Amino acid sequence: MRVGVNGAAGQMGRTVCAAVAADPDLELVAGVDVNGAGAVVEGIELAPQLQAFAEAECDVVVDFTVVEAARDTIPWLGMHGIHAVVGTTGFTDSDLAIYKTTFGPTGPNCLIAPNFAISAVLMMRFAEMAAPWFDTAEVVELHHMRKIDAPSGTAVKTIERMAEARTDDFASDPTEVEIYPGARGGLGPRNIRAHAIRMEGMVAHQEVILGADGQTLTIRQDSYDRSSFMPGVVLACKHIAEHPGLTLSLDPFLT
Ligand SMILES: NC(=O)C1=CN([C@@H]2O[C@H](COP(=O)(O)OP(=O)(O)OC[C@H]3O[C@@H](n4cnc5c(N)ncnc54)[C@H](OP(=O)(O)O)[C@@H]3O)[C@@H](O)[C@H]2O)C=CC1
Ligand SMILES: O=C(O)C1=N[C@H](C(=O)O)C[C@H](O)C1
Repeated sequence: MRVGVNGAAGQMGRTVCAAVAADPDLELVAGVDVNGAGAVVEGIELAPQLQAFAEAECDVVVDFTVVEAARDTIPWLGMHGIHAVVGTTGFTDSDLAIYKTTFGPTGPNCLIAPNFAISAVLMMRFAEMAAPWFDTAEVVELHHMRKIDAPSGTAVKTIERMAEARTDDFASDPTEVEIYPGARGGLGPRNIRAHAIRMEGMVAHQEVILGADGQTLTIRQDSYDRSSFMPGVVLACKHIAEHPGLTLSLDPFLT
């Protein structure tokens, strides 16, 4: 597979370039970054425009940028017959509805996964399994200081999956009072609250805490290094052609 990377000068983009370059079955052929043009990453001179992906005849482009940029990139890739593997977070339901029509059964294909780490994929599965069995649930996500979106894409996806696994809401107390506004976190579906912590020294971490009478369950996942996401990204690049249309998590790639 001929692979291009969008956001190639970023923290994730550089790590992806190195992982692709190191894999004998993948070939890094293009890198694009809005302000990084001219920089050389893994022997590739970065370009400022998406057109570089078409010129390099990419089979797949990996996108780790910002959601405003990815909103332009994803349809562009679809129109140019290039598979998309997207790690960027922050998409709305209406974005995803549009991509469902862009990426149909005849290809190219698109994967948008909020987290490529196997520990996070399993954490989401376990949280979904546990959700019907407890009375209360909250999600705490902890990230590095440069993270823009809150709560994280992983937290949003986890909460959506937990909410879908239940037939009723988790318990809540309508009489509670916030002394500091926001102290109780953001309110997601089925009364699941999300708490976003931004902390020097951290990379990407999440706890799902569930409670019932006399017991709690804590499911915790930690990415200590961006290398944790690379096996998932490489796997997705190799197998994206086998997953028609739009896929919204790495789960189907792991079976
Ligand atoms: N799915 C997953 O497993 C993971 C997802 N993420 C997500 O990936 C995204 C990127 O994270 P991270 O690498 O830490 O962020 P960075 O800010 O380090 O990297 C983003 C890069 O994209 C560049 N960029 C911005 N706009 C454009 C554009 N229009 N075209 C091309 N490049 C552009 C930025 O340039 P400049 O800085 O000059 O603006 C920057 O170099 C975030 O949404 C994050 O949530 C992160 C880790 C794992
Ligand atoms: O910005 C990050 O760093 C991360 N973003 C993703 C998210 O929003 O969930 C995945 C991981 O948490 C790292």
